[in-house]
Amino acid sequence: MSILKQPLKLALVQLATGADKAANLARARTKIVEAAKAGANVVVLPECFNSPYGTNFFPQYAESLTPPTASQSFSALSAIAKETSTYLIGGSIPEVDPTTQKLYNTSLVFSPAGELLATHRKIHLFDIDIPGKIRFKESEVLSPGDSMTVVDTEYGKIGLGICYDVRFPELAMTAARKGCFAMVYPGAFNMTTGPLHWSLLARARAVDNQIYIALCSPARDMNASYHAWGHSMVVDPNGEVMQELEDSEGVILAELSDERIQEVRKGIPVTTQRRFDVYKDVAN
Ligand SMILES: NC(=O)CCC(=O)C(=O)O
Repeated sequence: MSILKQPLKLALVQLATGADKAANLARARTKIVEAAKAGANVVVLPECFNSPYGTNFFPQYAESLTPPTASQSFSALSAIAKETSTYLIGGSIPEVDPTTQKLYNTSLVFSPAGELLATHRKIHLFDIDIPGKIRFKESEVLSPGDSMTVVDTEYGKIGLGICYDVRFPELAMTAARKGCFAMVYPGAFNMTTGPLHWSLLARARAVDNQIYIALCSPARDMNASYHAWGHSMVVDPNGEVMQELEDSEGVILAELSDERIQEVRKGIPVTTQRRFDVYKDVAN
């Protein structure tokens, strides 16, 4: 059964971000225009593209998505999507709920007409502690989202996660079972877990579900407090890396097609061989 209605060009923008929010937004626009000129239909930005990545920065950079104090980044992304006639998966931004004052790590998705299609609040917060390597506790300031996000487009359905969400196979599996042709994760792994797990997780989610997987990181900035791994990549439904960047700013494009999904699913038909009668807990 076809799940990708027509071929599409997916672009990932591995953005060099800094402390100046207006400059980050302007730089994002330049790169999205570049991607659109290269033929991109869907463009992805990195996690926390409008602010430095760090719990001390989130409260200061957080924006409300609720009128009348609608966010600067919301307006900018909507305008860029419209200007470039692209679906724009706007990485993520620190969001504040003005009613509860709770903070979230939130992705906004816009249509080519500039309309908001979806918001995804990071579900699994990045709380890790590897002695001598890295300690990071998003939960010190952020609250988790509590719903999964599937975006309906003219091409088909795209599932959305943010960074650490990629470690939870249930999310991608559920999205694939809802008919998504791809999972897209704006993300910012680091110099410890990046080399270990970034590519492995992307390829695993692809092979598990025989869908496309895209991970989009900020460029690495060794002057920042958090050193992003970079290596934005698109992986095909067979787990093969189609495009990958190194650590510097750049844009990659990959052509996605239903033919490739069907070819992989026909060759190794795990999508029809599942034994939910045996693992009933998962089926439920
Ligand atoms: N921003 C994040 O969620 C980072 C996740 C990460 O680095 C990991 O290893 O997982």
